[in-house]
Amino acid sequence: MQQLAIFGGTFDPVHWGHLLLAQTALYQVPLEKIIWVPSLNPPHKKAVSFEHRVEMLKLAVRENPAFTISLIEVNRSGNSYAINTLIDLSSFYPNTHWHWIVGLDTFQTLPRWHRGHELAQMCDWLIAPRLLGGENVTQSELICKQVEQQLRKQSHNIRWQFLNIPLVGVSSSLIRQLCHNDSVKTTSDRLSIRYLVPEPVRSYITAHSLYSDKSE
Ligand SMILES: Nc1ncnc2c1ncn2[C@@H]1O[C@H](COP(=O)(O)OP(=O)(O)OP(=O)(O)O)[C@@H](O)[C@H]1O
Ligand SMILES: O=C(O)c1ccc[n+]([C@@H]2O[C@H](COP(=O)([O-])O)[C@@H](O)[C@H]2O)c1
Repeated sequence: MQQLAIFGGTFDPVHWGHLLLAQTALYQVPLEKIIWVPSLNPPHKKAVSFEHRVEMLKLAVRENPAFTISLIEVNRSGNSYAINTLIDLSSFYPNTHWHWIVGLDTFQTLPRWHRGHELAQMCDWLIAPRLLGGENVTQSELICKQVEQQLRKQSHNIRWQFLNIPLVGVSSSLIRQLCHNDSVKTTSDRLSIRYLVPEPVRSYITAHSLYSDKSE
């Protein structure tokens, strides 16, 4: 049975934190492939167009043969729910043991996802530490155990593990904020995000004036 992971996200834009997380999961589990799934209509976020986010994702993952992008969410209308993504991908990849990659902030919300209790036991959860409010690794594990207990109350078992990965403070919101600041200073090149995103992604953001008041 092949071992595959889904890495879902808004990726607005993709950054080095995402890439480090995916690469760590690939080697630690180990996995054969990571399927990056950009959310078409994230139920809880506003984002730049799906096309821009996909183009940036393509630029970011193109050099890694174990990374692939799935546009599976384009086939559904309405909110993009994770459970539908897993069900749909399962028909493309039969005979697969599924994993789902998430940051701690996202994992914490799992019990509130659409049919989250069902989804929780359909795959193994690979969790990256992420600072939510200054807690340490032990407290992070406690947060995961609380999620596990919430699900168990309704007789749902969940398999999860923490990825051994350094804390990375980069977020898409930080990138968007820095780009906005650059545009206010009328800097045409988005230099403040250099080394926070892959260089081709930075060039793409500059070329399309994304995340500024003048964005397309
Ligand atoms: N630096 C990071 N460390 C650990 N997990 C991360 C990191 N950045 C993103 N993730 C995880 O990657 C997944 C996709 O994240 P997403 O595309 O929403 O990026 P984000 O940086 O969290 O965006 P935003 O700042 O807009 O909320 C989520 O599960 C999120 O928790
Ligand atoms: O299905 C849901 O109800 C749901 C609610 C919130 C987040 N998610 C999933 O969480 C992942 C990260 O989402 P985001 O939008 O925070 O980048 C992505 O795979 C989403 O499908 C899923």
